[in-house]
Amino acid sequence: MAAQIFAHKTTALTNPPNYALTSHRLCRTLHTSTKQPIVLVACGSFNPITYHHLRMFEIAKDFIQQNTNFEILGGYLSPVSDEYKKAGLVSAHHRVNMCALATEQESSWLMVDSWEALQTYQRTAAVLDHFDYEINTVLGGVSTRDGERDVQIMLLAGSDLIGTMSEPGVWSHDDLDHVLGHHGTFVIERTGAALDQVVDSLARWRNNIYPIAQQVQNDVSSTKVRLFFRRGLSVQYLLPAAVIDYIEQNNLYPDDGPCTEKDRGKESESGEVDTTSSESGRNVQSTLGTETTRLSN
Ligand SMILES: Nc1ncnc2c1ncn2[C@@H]1O[C@H](COP(=O)(O)OP(=O)(O)OP(=O)(O)O)[C@@H](O)[C@H]1O
Ligand SMILES: O=C(O)c1ccc[n+]([C@@H]2O[C@H](COP(=O)([O-])O)[C@@H](O)[C@H]2O)c1
Repeated sequence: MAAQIFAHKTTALTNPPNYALTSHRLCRTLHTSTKQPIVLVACGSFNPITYHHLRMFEIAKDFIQQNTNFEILGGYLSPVSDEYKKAGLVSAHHRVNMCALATEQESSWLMVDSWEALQTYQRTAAVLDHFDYEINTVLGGVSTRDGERDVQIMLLAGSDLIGTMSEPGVWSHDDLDHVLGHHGTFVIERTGAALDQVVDSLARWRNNIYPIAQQVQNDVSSTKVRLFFRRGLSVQYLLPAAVIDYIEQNNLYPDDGPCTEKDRGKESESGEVDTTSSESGRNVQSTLGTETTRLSN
């Protein structure tokens, strides 16, 4: 099937060939008619997906149920396109497969969407509009006892990602206005990116930004997981077993063998891991040798 192009909201959206939204776990009926229906979308590399990526949705779900008038109809992971060209990014096809294994085996309500992954780079504003189009225009929104209603598409992100919204030159002002003003976001606290600071600098959209403090601090990152694979260290319990098997079968993050001082310099240059000191850093004793490697986010 040829790529489809259709105009919508902020941008013209293009579907990859044979694309269809995964919706088998999307709730199509609103249980409480007084609540505002929402779908959560997490954008990122997922290189690879970790348990904490899944846990972000559970943290948000608890917060939403206890503090808001929203009703969650579904949650999606949207891996970024290969064109994002971040250091060490394995192919989108593999990152989508890993997210699918993780969501299918570990969750009863999360799904992965390949629209963003399997085409040219798409800004987050366009990704959220794509979900809006698929869920509200193609599927017709959600059924309520008073008829169909539109679903609000909301971004779920860590405070490091939302922090980049205040950095000059990273996001366009129009996109920020669209993502934060129109869609809205839940922000999960991440070690090293203080929630207060992140939200204060986006004060004009404060009403649509929901900061969520972590009750259990967890600073796992995909970078650390990749480094562990490359050093031949155990990654058990940091990510689902099925994802670990998939990575090993496809040799996605090859073991470099014992690491020398020279190699550690190269890792730092490639952006794969920051080996400099930081407040959030931790000393990890390598089981491959006697060296102590300092890891940070
Ligand atoms: N430990 C964590 N705490 C809070 N948010 C997190 C955490 N890990 C990932 N996230 C969030 O998950 C989303 C997707 O993250 P991403 O795939 O970039 O993972 P990452 O661990 O930051 O990756 P990398 O280490 O490759 O930069 C982002 O919004 C990010 O902020
Ligand atoms: O839309 C934008 O302008 C924009 C600017 C910066 C980052 N993003 C998105 O934020 C995500 C960052 O992922 P990562 O792995 O680099 O933390 C990824 O999905 C990017 O497409 C999006």
